[in-house]
Order: sequence, then structure tokens, then C-alpha cells
Amino acid sequence: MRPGDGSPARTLGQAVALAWEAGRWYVVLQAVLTAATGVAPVLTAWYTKLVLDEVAGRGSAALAPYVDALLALAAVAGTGPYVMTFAGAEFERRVGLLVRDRLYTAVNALPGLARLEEPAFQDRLHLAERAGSAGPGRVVTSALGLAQAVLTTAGFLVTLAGVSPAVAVLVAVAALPLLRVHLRLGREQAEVIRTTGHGQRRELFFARLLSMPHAAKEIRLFGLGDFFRGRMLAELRAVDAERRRVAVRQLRGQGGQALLAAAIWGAGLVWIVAEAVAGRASVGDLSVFVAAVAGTQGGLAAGVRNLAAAHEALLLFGHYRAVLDTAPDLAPRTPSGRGAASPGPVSRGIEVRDVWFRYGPDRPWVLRGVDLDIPSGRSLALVGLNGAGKSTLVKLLCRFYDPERGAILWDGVDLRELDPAALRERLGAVFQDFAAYDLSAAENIAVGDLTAGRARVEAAAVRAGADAIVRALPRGYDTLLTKLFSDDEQSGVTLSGGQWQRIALARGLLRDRPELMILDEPNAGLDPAAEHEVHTVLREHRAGRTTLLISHRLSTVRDADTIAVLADGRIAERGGHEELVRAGGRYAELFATQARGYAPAGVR
Ligand SMILES: Nc1ncnc2c1ncn2[C@@H]1O[C@H](COP(=O)(O)OP(=O)(O)OP(=O)(O)O)[C@@H](O)[C@H]1O
Repeated sequence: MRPGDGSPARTLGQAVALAWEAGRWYVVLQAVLTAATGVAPVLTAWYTKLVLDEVAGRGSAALAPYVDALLALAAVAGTGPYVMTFAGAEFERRVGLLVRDRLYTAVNALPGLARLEEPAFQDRLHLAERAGSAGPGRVVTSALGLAQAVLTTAGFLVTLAGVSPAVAVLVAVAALPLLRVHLRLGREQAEVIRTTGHGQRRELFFARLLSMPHAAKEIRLFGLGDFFRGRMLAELRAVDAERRRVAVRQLRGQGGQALLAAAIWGAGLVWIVAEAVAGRASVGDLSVFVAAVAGTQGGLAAGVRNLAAAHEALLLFGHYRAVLDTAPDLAPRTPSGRGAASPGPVSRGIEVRDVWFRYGPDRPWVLRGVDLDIPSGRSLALVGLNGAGKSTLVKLLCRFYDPERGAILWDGVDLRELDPAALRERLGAVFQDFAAYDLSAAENIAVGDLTAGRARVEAAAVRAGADAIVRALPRGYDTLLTKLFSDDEQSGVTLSGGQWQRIALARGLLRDRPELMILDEPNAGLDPAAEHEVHTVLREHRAGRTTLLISHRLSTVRDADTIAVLADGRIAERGGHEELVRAGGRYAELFATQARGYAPAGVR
């Protein structure tokens, strides 16, 4: 979807409604100040003329009220812009907060993973972040700026018409091409922001890569610093070239406009001076004429600028609306028309029925008709080569995606009929690619169940064999597991891969009695002693629980109730360990290969 797909009037209405909600009093204050500072220059020019005429011709008897008015106008003109700057900035802060809140509420509301994996969605989100926080505020401030300019221009045009209607018409007509140029430039500017969004995101990616620790080892070892810096600069140059193109057009348009304005202003000046010399115009006329021509042109330029800015802000606000209006990435309900239900406890089991899945219509099939049962209270181990689709099946069980064909049944109910959030509350999981949060050790475990208190966090850590590791840290459970946000040397630490694995395991074990426990490579990175210890803990933990275990270490899966081998997108074999070994199929082959690796050299 492109921004501006909705009608501009609707988008404008949405921007104004949002701005009103975020800071209505600031909108009102700005509107009042806009009106005041809009008419102040016109009145100032007029009172100046009256003062000059009074002084030049008819004495100074009536001067006092004019001077008082000029003083009051000077106070308004002097303080108004400062108050407006403050009000405008505070208003934009409030709008920014509200927009960010709405934006990430919308992102969090996406139930699956597919949207987040779409580059186009990421581009739009990036633009929405940039444009959305300033967008609605800018739409309103630009609209107010426009109103101010209209007031000033209209006031000066009327004043100018009083001295020379012909010059007033000339100045007004000269503004029309200018308006067209600015509107076109506003559109081009918004288009450039859209088209360069992807490049900017890549540039940001390379900049982060160069500055964050996660890739620093490889970058240094392989000497990739200059390579990535070059890629970053190439992206930036491409983005800058686009921006420059529009800036040059802007310069041309605005330069032409400035020359035209100067020509009109100069001709008018020559004319009024000649009139004054000939005695057909007063000194006051001369002063008000000069102020009015300059004021009208300034007002018109400001008006056109603000109109273009409002137009651009509106187009960009469209990106923010597009993110908010993004369609969910999971079907909301099954064709049966039933709404999202909450899953109950699993009494029968979970059945995978002829599930076909691929990551996009133009991508290869990963699962091609998988049939699998995980009976309630039993453990199923899934094995298979790299890329066989094991983690993909896990993601389908968590309903991060929906199968393209077939169904996964939770006690006979299609997962598509269940509320994804309610479903996930029933699951416990340790993911192969778990997240390492830049938070404290306690928080890194507690994210597994935010309702858990410290006692449960520590109990989970004990079960996962993480307690001793955490207690040995400088600040125990309160130690930050990152150096990026620590205040001093002591407060942040870097854990080893295996230590992190135990933290992730503790996180997965935190949830009380999940209906389905998913363990995707829970032993990865553990030393042999730790692996044995964790294996024992998990075996006890699994007892009587519905569990799906994935592991390449076949010694870990051998005591599962059932072992299934995933190959070529289907379940190729299933059975108990002994049974599969006896069958002499893929499992037996995998097991024999691994066993050979552990056998003494002469026995292989
Ligand atoms: N988010 C994704 N988008 C597109 N393709 C993906 C995505 N995740 C995985 N794939 C592809 O799906 C296939 C199966 O990947 P999956 O991670 O399920 O395999 P796996 O059996 O868990 O492998 P491993 O044993 O290496 O962990 C792979 O070809 C992979 O490239």
C-alpha cells in the first residue's frame, strides 16, 4: 500500500483528530497566537503610516494612541514567536508520544511473524517512525502557519490595494506559479522519503553492524570494517543523490521565485518613489507601500511553504496510517466462521494433519503433508537434518504462521479457531534462537512469565542449572547481562553461550505447568556435564507432560515416548528408539553415525 491510498481529506481528518487528542490546548494556544502574530505586522505597518503622516503633516496631537498601539503590537510580535516555539515543541512531543504508542501497539497486535519478515513492511515501519511522530504535529503546525500567512497576506494585500490596486493584483497573480512549484516539490520530497526508506534502513543496518559488539569479532578477524563502511557509505551516497536531485529542483524553483519577487518589488518601489516626489503620495503611503509589498510577498512565500509542508507531512502521515491499518498476518477465523476461542487443557492431544507450509507463495515447500500426533502427557522427539523443517513446525504449533493446507488440532480444535495469545499462554518453549535481552539476569528469566515473582524465577533457574551461574555474578540476579547499558565495569557482564542457554532454559521452565512444552535444541552449547545434568532435569520435567523435543543429539531424544524423523517435508519414520534402530532406516543411520563419532578410533 502506498501512502495517500486513503483520501487526503480522510488522512487530514485523522491527523487533526490525533493532534487534537494529543494536545488540544496547545492547538488552541497556537491558533490564537497564529491569529495574533498574523495580523500584528499588518496593523504595525498601518499604525506606522498613521504616525508618519501625523508627524509629517498635521502635528502630533493624535500620536499617543498610535504609539500605544505600536507598543502593544511590538510586544505581541516580539513574544508571540517564542511562546509559539515553546507550544509547538511541547505539542510535537505530545503527538510524538501518542504516535509511538499507537504505532507499537499496532506492531504488537500483529499476531504472527509474517509481516515483520516482509521488507516492505519494515520499510514502511521505518518511515512511519520517522514521519509519523512529527507528521500529525507538522500537519497542524503547517496548517496554522498557512492560516497565519493567509491572514498576513490578506491584510497586506488590502493595505496595498489601498495604495495601488494594480500592484496588489500583480503580487497576488505572481504567487500562483509559485504555489504550483511548491506543491510539486512537496510531493517530490515525500516521494524521495518513500523511495529512499529502504536504503536508509540498510545504511542504518551497516552502521549498527560496525558499532555493536555482536559482529565485532568477525569484523575484526576477517578485516571487514572497511568493507561494511564502504557499503554503508554507498547506501548513504545513493540516498543523498536522490535528496540532492530534489534539493536542486527546489533551489531552481525558489530562486526563480525570488527573482520574480525582487523584480515586482523593485518596479513598485520605483513607481511609489516617483509618486511621492511628484507629491501624489505621502511619506506614510511610501512606508506602508514598502511594508505591504514586502509583507505580501513574505506572507505568500510563507503560505506556500506551509502549504507544501502540510502536504508533505500529510503524505508521510499516510505511512503511519498504513502501519496502523496493516492487515493481520493470520486468518482471524476458520472458514467455519467461528470466532477466536480460548484453548482448554489438552486431554486428548495435539494432532498435525496433512500440514503443508511454505514461507511465501513463491518459496519452496518446507512441509509437504506432515502427519503427527503428540498425545496428551507424552513426549515426542522430532529429529531430522538441518533445514528439514523442525523449527518451522514449532512455529506452526505456536501459530506464528498458519499452514497453507491441512490443520493442527488442539484437542480436536483447529488452531485457527483459537485466539493466538490465549494459545501461547498455554505453551512453554525454549527456542533454538532464543533472545538474549540487554536486561538483568532476573529479568532475562522473568520474561518467560511476567507474573512470576523472584521466588519462582530463582526456582526456575535452579531447575535449569542457572542458579549457581547467576549467584556468582557481581550483583547476583540483578546483574545486567549486557555491557551496553551498565553504569560501571561491575554492573554488566557478558555470559558464555552455554550460560545463556541455561538462562533461556530457565525462562522456558518458568511458566507453571504449560499444556505443551516445546524444547527446540535445549542442549545447544552445553558442556558434556551440563548436558547430562540438563538432560536429567528435562526428563524429569517432561514426565507426564505433553512435550515436543527437538535435538540433534540423539542420546537426548532416545528416551522420548515417540521419535519422529522429518525428511523431505514429511514424517519419514516414527516409533521408539529401539524400534527405529531395529528398522534400520534414516534414524538408525543418523544414530549409527553419531555413535561412531563417540567410539574409540579403532572401533569406528
Ligand atoms: N522465516 C523464514 N523465512 C523463509 N524461509 C525460512 C524461514 N525460516 C526457515 N526458513 C527455511 O525453511 C527451511 C526449514 O528451516 P527450519 O529452521 O525449520 O529447519 P530445521 O529443521 O529447524 O533446521 P536446523 O536443524 O538447522 O535447525 C529452511 O530451508 C530455511 O531456509
